[in-house]
Amino acid sequence: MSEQQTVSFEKPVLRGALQVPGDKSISHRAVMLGSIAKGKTTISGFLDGEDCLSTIEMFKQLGVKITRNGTDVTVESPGIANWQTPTEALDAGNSGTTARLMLGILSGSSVTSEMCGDQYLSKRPMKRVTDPLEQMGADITSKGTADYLPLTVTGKTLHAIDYLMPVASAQVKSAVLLAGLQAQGTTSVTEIAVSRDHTERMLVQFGAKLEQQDQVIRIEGGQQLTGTDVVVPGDISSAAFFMVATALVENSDVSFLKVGLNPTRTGILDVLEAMGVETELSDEQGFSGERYGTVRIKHSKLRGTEIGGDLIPRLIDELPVLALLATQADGKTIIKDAEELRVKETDRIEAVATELRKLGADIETTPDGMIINGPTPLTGATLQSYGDHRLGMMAAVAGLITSSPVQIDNPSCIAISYPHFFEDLSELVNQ
Ligand SMILES: O=C(O)C1=C[C@@H](OP(=O)(O)O)[C@@H](O)[C@H](O)C1
Ligand SMILES: C=C(OP(=O)(O)O)C(=O)O
Repeated sequence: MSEQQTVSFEKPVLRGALQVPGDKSISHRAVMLGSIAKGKTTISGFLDGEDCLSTIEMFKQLGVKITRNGTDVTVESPGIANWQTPTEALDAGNSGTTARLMLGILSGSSVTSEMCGDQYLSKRPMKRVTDPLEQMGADITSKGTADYLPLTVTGKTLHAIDYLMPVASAQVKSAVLLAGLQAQGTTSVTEIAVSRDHTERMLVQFGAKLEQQDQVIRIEGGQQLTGTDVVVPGDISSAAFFMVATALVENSDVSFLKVGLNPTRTGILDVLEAMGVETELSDEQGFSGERYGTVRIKHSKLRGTEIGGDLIPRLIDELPVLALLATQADGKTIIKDAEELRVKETDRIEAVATELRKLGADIETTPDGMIINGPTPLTGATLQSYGDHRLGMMAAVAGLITSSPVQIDNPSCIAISYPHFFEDLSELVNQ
């Protein structure tokens, strides 16, 4: 792909049906739990995005046999107790999920390994996971600043802790639970707000026992996982870009097939409804402990809304594109309690506001969110991706409603979570 991408369609309309690629969070976890387990795990619908490929590469270096044929993956593992010490640093690339969950897993393993990441990941905080892991007895050292990659983990015998999470983060929760799986005693994690629960659901699929009560999750250490079959539903965070595009563009009507409907991830549907978007759910089914179904979205007249509180962890990655949607809504949209956006691939509060203002949006930043006044007509401009896939896709969706073309600088990062994004966009627009 070139280093600049133009988004320009003559009177676009989005119609038809789309099956978005596999869920990124579930794809990572399927490879991780399949590698911790002894035996064979098959994964279908795996996301072949760069982040999940980084996870696969790490486990290959640890001696796990992993074969991939497109979106079908087979993991054959000797079990975590028999992993081999890698000869080179494990590279998490751009993926925060890979880095943070792996720190938890490696802490209780029997190997020593260094972990690094790309220029963006190397600036993202790791102390939120190394703190509780060190309380469990983990040995994590750094040559530079303790809060950042690269870090070296020397596997140790861990002991259980009761951990009250200071942030609503599924990555922190999962790192502690996965370390707890290997620790002596029963580890508990208490959440301040419910974050995505794919780790908990998948641990049960792999044969682990977990207790859950209100916002407390308990896991007993020393449980053995057994390989299983995982079917990965479509990623609602990827579908979100085309859901918003459909809502924005006149006469559009798109059905999203087999999209994940785990209630800890469906905050976007609640917000679309609150903003006046026609949404319809059908064909709901369950597999591997996860729910999925068809979501139909139609272009609608939009009104501003407030997005905050417990809703934030249920749509954290959708906020950049929801901010774009809000520029076309009648009245004020307030996004609050979303300070976590500042520690993603880039500071998504500043980046979203800076880029949308280039198009003519009326948007103000706050320490924990944004205030957007709409509707404002948008004109074309050259937008930066900041190496952040979600910013790149937000820019592309904006290009559907601007009066002149949008150019995206450095669009290749979109392959981190959505490798065929532009093909799917062209297909939907040309139906
Ligand atoms: O656990 C996961 O798979 C993820 C958790 C979220 O991050 P935090 O745990 O930092 O909120 C989310 O932003 C990320 O895209 C994926
Ligand atoms: C924040 C994201 O992912 P990660 O933390 O895994 O890099 C994302 O996909 O938007």
